[in-house]
Formats: sequence, structure tokens, C-alpha cells
Amino acid sequence: MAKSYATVTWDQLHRDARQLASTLMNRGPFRGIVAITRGGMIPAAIIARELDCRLIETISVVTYDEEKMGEANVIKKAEAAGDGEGFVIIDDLVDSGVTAQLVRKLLPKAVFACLYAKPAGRPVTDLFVVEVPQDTWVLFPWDTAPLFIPPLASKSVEKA
Ligand SMILES: O=P(O)(O)OC[C@H]1O[C@H](OP(=O)(O)OP(=O)(O)O)[C@H](O)[C@@H]1O
Ligand SMILES: Nc1nc2[nH]cnc2c(=O)[nH]1
Ligand SMILES: [Mg+2]
Repeated sequence: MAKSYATVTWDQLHRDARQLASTLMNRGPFRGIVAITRGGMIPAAIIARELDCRLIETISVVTYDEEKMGEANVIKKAEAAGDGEGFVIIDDLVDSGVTAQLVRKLLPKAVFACLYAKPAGRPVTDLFVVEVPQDTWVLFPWDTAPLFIPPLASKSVEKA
């Protein structure tokens, strides 16, 4: 179970994706991008715009055992990417590293890049922007919505 949450706003995500794109400029040029669905799709779109890259392939990995985070299944391969040569794989984050490991095995010549990395997944990624503690759950902008929070004073009135 996550001890705490890290909320990422759309602005922050956009900034972090642009920063990753800027680092990738020195690793390219890339023939194409492979986005790991679904979380890698929005970061990949932002990066594709920055790198002026129009060839975007997807790979779909489903992790069935959420408790152990151990089992992953590829339900769509990145056929257009071959062995990954000239491609950069993009995901939103690496946590245990299971997803990244599996995708890297299928595309051994690709560069792997993500926005956020937890310590266990860090060795599996070539590039990342922000390190997040292992016990922190990242809440992406598509996971959240603004919510009304009652003022502190109204809470103390309730108690009185
Ligand atoms: O390093 P791991 O422990 O494998 O976890 C990281 C993966 O988990 C999340 O995807 P998820 O499988 O939840 O699917 P989604 O991208 O469709 O939300 C995230 O987008 C990464 O792809
Ligand atoms: N949204 C989200 N999905 C994940 N999948 C694995 N780790 C995480 C995380 O920290 N946040
Ligand atoms: Mg994902």
C-alpha cells in the first residue's frame, strides 16, 4: 500500500514531458516513438510534437496481478518498431519495472524513457525526469478531478 500520494497537474506533466523531450534531442534523431498504453500516450504525444516525430506506434501491456505486480501480458505488439532500432519507448512511469522490462525485451534496440521513476524501476529506464519514493502513489491528471474542500473554520464550527 502507498504511504502517500503525489499529485501531478496537467501543467507539471507538460513541463516534465518537455524536459524529457529536450534530453531526448541529444539521443536522437528518432525514426519513431513507441507509446506504452495507456499511460504513455499523452507524454508520447507531447514529446512527438517537440521532436517533430510523426511515426507513433503503441504497445499494450496488461498487468493482471495487481497485488504482486508480477505478471504482465502483451495484448498488442509494436509491430512497426521492429527490434526497436531508431525508436524511443515512452511511458508515464516505472514502478516495479515489470512493464518496462517486458517491453525492453521485445524492443531491445530502443531507448526507454519515462517521466517518473521509483527506485525499483530506475535501473530499467535509460532516462527519466523525476524520482518518486517507492511508497508514493503518483496520481496523474487523468486520475483526478478538482474537489470542493470545506474551509477549516467550517470544520471547527461543526465540532463546537
Ligand atoms: O513498473 P510497473 O510496476 O510495471 O508499473 C508501471 C506501469 O503501471 C502503469 O500502467 P498500468 O499497467 O496501470 O496501465 P495504464 O497505463 O493503462 O494505466 C504505468 O502507466 C506503467 O505503465
Ligand atoms: N497512477 C499510477 N499507476 C501506477 N502503476 C504503478 N505504479 C503507479 C503509480 O504510482 N501511479
Ligand atoms: Mg501504463
